[in-house]
Amino acid sequence: MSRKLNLAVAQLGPIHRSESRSAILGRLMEMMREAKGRGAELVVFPEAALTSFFPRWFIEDEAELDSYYETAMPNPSVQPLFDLAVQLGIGFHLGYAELAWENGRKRRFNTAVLVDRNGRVVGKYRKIHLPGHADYEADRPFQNLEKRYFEVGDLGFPVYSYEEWQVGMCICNDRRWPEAWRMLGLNGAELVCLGYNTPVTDPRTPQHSHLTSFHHLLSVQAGAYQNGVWAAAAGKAGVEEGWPLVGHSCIVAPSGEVVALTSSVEDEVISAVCNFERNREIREHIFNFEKHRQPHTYRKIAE
Ligand SMILES: CSCC[C@@H](NC(N)=O)C(=O)O
Repeated sequence: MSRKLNLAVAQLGPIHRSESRSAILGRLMEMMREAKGRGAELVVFPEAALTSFFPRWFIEDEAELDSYYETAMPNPSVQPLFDLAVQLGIGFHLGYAELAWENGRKRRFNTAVLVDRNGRVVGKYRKIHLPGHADYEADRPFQNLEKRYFEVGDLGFPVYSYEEWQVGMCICNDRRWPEAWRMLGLNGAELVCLGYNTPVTDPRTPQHSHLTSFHHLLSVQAGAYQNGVWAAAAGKAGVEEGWPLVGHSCIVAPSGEVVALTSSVEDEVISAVCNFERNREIREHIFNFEKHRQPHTYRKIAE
């Protein structure tokens, strides 16, 4: 039996603070058209794909901060992307900053949605591993205020049916954590979609700058292999507001092999035909969870 999905990843080049929402949407729509032109059935966009990566700035004005968030998905400014998806008959994954009113409380999350070919949101994930810090740190050349601007996601690591595929999501820093991948693997994911904004230099560990791309690929390849899943990783890349973000958006097979990789730090679409029979090569053998896991020895991981 052949179970194949034509999958695309749409890497974004930098988004500058002054870029209009309609210009950003136009870039996403152009890449969606290109993905469809390659025959893709699903296209994966990056984390926080609708704005510049604002956690690099300490923003004190609440109204200004709110302007980076979406209060509904879709909403009028993003609707053209949903309409195009329906017109083309292509699904997509989109990361954005979410502002939600829940029980009378304003809540902020770093969120991604999975949208089907009918333009329906069929899955939602709120980022769990938030990197950085909550307070302004004057000695940093740029801030990483995700712990200030977002709450820890409260949806766990759900897996959703996208047509016949079981799809899970994680976001950026999550990809470095084996626990995130294992939860998605245990929950039945066959494909993990993820977006990222990764500075080439972490001001606290500049000695690792030359390893940024290696650590990114190492994490995605290990996560895919150790859980026998396909992985689609879409980055925002290039020099954004003076600070370089890593590229190397990729599609990784359950064997851990990179089957598609971007070669620029600009808007770029890559694609691959993913055979979901390949998941079984891993999950029925080396990482057969039922047969080989020893959860009684893993208690500390969940403490
Ligand atoms: C270099 S500090 C870590 C930056 C983090 N970025 C995001 N967006 O989660 C990441 O893990 O890529």
